[in-house]
Amino acid sequence: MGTAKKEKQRRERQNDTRDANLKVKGENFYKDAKKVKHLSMYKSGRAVRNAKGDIIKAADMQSSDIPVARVDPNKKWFGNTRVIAQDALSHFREAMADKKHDSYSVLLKRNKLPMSLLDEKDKTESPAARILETESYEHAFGPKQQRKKPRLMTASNLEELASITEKDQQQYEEKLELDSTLGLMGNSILDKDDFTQEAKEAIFHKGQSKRIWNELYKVVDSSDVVIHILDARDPLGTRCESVEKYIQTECPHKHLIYVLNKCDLVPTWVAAAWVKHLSKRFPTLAFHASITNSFGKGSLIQLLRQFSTLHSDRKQISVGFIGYPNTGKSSIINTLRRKKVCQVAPIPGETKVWQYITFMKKIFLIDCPGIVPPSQRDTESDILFRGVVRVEHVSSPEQYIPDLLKKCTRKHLERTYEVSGWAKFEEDPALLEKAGIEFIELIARKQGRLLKGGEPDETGIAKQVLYDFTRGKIPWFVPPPQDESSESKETHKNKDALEKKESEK
Ligand SMILES: Nc1nc2c(ncn2[C@@H]2O[C@H](COP(=O)(O)OP(=O)(O)OP(=O)(O)O)[C@@H](O)[C@H]2O)c(=O)[nH]1
Repeated sequence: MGTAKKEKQRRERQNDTRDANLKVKGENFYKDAKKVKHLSMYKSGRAVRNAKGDIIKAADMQSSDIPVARVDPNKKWFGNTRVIAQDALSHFREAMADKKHDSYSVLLKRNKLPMSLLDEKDKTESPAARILETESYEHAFGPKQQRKKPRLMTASNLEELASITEKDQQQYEEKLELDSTLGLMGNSILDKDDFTQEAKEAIFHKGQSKRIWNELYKVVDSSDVVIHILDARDPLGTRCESVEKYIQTECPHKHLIYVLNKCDLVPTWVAAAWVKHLSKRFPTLAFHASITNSFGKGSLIQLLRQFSTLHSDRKQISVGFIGYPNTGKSSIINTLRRKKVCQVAPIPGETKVWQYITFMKKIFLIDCPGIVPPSQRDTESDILFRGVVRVEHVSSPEQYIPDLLKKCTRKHLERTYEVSGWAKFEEDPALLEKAGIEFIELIARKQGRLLKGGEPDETGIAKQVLYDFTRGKIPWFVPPPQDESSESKETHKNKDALEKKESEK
C-alpha cells in the first residue's frame, strides 16, 4: 500500500474488482472531499504575508475585488404559493373584472379565487407609481430632459388643478359621509359642522342613532342575502346608498337585491319603469305586502330558493331585510309567512331590535329596525314625507302643508278631501303660503273641525293631512327617469288597448 502502483497490485491479488478511483495514502488519505473543501476554506480565508509580516495578498473575504455573486432564484422560497404567468394573470383579470361587478352573476367559492389580483393597488394608492402616465421617461430623465423634477400631478394648468382638487374634495366628503354612517354616528361631521342639522328638531334624527346602526350591522353581518326594501312612491329617496356601498366594499360576497314595496300605491307603469331603472344596479322585484292579497310573493320566494340552492353546501341561509322606517319590512315578512309574526304598524320605529324568523327549513329571515342614513341634502319636509318620523311629535305641522301642496297634484287633493278653490300658487309661487292656510281652512270648515270662536283647528287638520300622505291616501309618486317612464307608459298603454279590444270582441 502507499503508492498507486502498489495499491493496484494489491487489488489484483485479492480479486478486488471495484471500478472506483484508487485512493492512495498521501496528504488527504483520511479526509473525504467534503472535509478537504471545508479545510481549504479556512486556508483561503487567511491573508498571504511576506517574511516581514506585511500582507501581500488579502484574504478572500477582505479583498475589495470579490467576484460578483449571484444567487439563483428558486420558486420554493415563496412557500405555499402558486406562480402563474403574466398572460394567465391578464386573462384572469379580464374574465373576472366584468363578473365581479355584475350583481346578476354569482361567484361561488370566492375565497378560493385570488380576488386581490383584480385590483392593481399600486396604481391607485401611490401617485408616484403614476409618474410615467403623466410624463414620459425621456421628458423628465433622459438626455433630452426638459424638467428638473418629474411632475406628479396630471394638471397642466390652474383650471385643471382646480377641477382635480374639487373632485378629490368630493371623494373625501363622500368617504367621510360613509365613515360617519359606519358606526361613527356620535361624532360625525354632519353633527359637528352643519348648523342646519343642529337646528333640526330631535325627532328628525330618528333612525340615525348608534343603537339602530348597531342593529343594522348585526343584520348585515348575519345575512347571506340582504334585501333592501324601497318605497315604490319614492325609491331613490328611501335608498340607503351608503349602506349599499358598505356592503359592496366590505362584504362583496353577500347578495344584495331591491324590493320595491307598496306597488299598489303607484300606477303599474311607474312601478315597471322603476323596476327597469333599478334593475341596472341590482336585481329588483315589485311587491305589495298583504297577507290576503299580495303581489310578487311567488317571485320573491323563488329567488330566495335559488339563493339557498346556490349555497347548498350550507345548512341554512339568512335573509336580512333592511331599509328606511315604515317601508314595510315587517309586512313583507308577515306576507311571506302568511301570518303575523312581526309587529306591524303605520308608524315608523315599530321594529326596535333585530329578530330571527324561520321561513323554511333552509331559509331564515331577519327583520331589522328602519335606518335613515344622515344626509346634508335632505330637508325636514323630505324626511317627514318619507314617513320616517311620527307626525304626532312634529311641532307646528302646518308649516309643511305648502310643501305638500307643491308635491301633490291639485285634482288628487280635491278628490281626496272634496274641497276646492285654494290660491293658485302654480301660477304665482308667492301665493304658496296663502294656499296652505286656505287649504287647511277649507278642510276644517268641510269637516267641521273648528276651535272656540270658529277658528279652524290648523294643527289637527295638518296632522291628519300628513298622516294621510304617509299612509298613501293621497296619490303621489316620484316620476321615474324619463327614458324608462316613456317606454313603460307606451307598453302599458298598448297593453290596455289590447285588453280593451279583446274584451270588446
Ligand atoms: N298600501 C300598502 N301599505 C303597506 C305595504 N306594506 C306595508 N304597508 C304599510 O306600511 C306600514 C308600515 O309597515 P311595517 O311593516 O311596520 O314597516 P317597517 O318597515 O317594518 O317599519 P319599522 O318597524 O319602522 O322599521 C304599515 O301600516 C303597513 O300596513 C304595501 O305593500 N302596501
